[in-house]
Amino acid sequence: MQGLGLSGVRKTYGRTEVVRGVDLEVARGEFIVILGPSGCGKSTLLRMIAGLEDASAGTILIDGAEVTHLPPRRREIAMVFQNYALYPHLTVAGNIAYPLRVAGTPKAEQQARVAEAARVVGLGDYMERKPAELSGGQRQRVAMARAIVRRPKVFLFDEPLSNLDAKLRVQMRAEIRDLHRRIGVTSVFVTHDQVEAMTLADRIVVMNTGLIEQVGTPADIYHRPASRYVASFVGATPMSFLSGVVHDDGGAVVVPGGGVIPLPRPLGAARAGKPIVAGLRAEGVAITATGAAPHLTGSYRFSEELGNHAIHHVAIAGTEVLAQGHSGRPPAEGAVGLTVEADGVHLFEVETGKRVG
Ligand SMILES: Nc1ncnc2c1ncn2[C@@H]1O[C@H](COP(=O)(O)OP(=O)(O)OP(=O)(O)O)[C@@H](O)[C@H]1O
Repeated sequence: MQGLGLSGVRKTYGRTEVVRGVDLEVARGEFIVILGPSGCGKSTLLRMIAGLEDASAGTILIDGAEVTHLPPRRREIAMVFQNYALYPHLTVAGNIAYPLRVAGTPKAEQQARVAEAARVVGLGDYMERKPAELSGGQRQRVAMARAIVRRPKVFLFDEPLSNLDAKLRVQMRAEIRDLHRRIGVTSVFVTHDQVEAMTLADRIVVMNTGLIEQVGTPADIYHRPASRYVASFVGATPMSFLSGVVHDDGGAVVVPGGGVIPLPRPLGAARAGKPIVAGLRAEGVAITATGAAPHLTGSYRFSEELGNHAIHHVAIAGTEVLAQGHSGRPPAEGAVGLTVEADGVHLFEVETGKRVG
């Protein structure tokens, strides 16, 4: 059952098209994260779903009903913003009740629904406090309770965690995920933070300059990125890209300096001798063990210590390649060999950046 449907949605400001034709089907109860860098149009898309911006073209459906031209209050959506937008003079209870008061919901029903929403987010003991007397995380929960109280068909989140410190962000991420599991409302969450996307989403929508670049589960996006753009956007450690040429037998990529990157499956004969880009994730690259023959050779630059492992930076023909290794055991200075796991190699077209194979 469809919870949200976008078809051919576009937004033009003057002569600039910032959303350039977006099609997306979201199942009822699904948690979708729209991921992309600043300026890619993700907030504009969210605001069009909310009805805060008019779509220049296309249609928007919520639970199967067209809402493209309805005002926000008739779309049965609730939005949680980055700055929470709480009323400072109202108590927690007053803030949560606000949308019901505006809608003219009877007093008794208001009280019951506010109590229920506050209970769901764990704010029952704070009902008489003002926003200034709450922590950042508690304010975020008030904003979520105020969204829940309306029993919306769709939740929209616009980078709601970006003002919180790192530890609280992790906690609120878990709370949002848990809340979604319990109330199961279709949710669209916008962020530029790939960790947020990977940990929250049922499916991630990666946006690039107003268009969807890929839609997939976090595992799809990580293990089968549709393009170099997507590959460079996800993963805590950036993917390394090496330009090379497909070996005559199609089974490897030869890179400048003579290194050879093994491939999981041979490429067709038509690719032999043609340029290609190989993408390597650090966990699939290791410093070559003493006595073994390396796939690549470069010069060691430095290591980043991450506690449970280290990331070694190695320069190969002017490109930086990252290799994962043991903590506290940096390689010796100078020339260093790298061993590449064929299964972890991604290939991309030079011109378009699209995935090969
Ligand atoms: N009212 C407006 N008038 C003109 N251009 C706008 C307007 N609102 C947004 N834009 C432009 O549209 C593009 C997309 O903006 P949008 O806010 O959707 O990006 P975003 O991906 O959400 O980025 P951020 O994470 O920085 O908010 C940007 O280039 C922005 O400058």
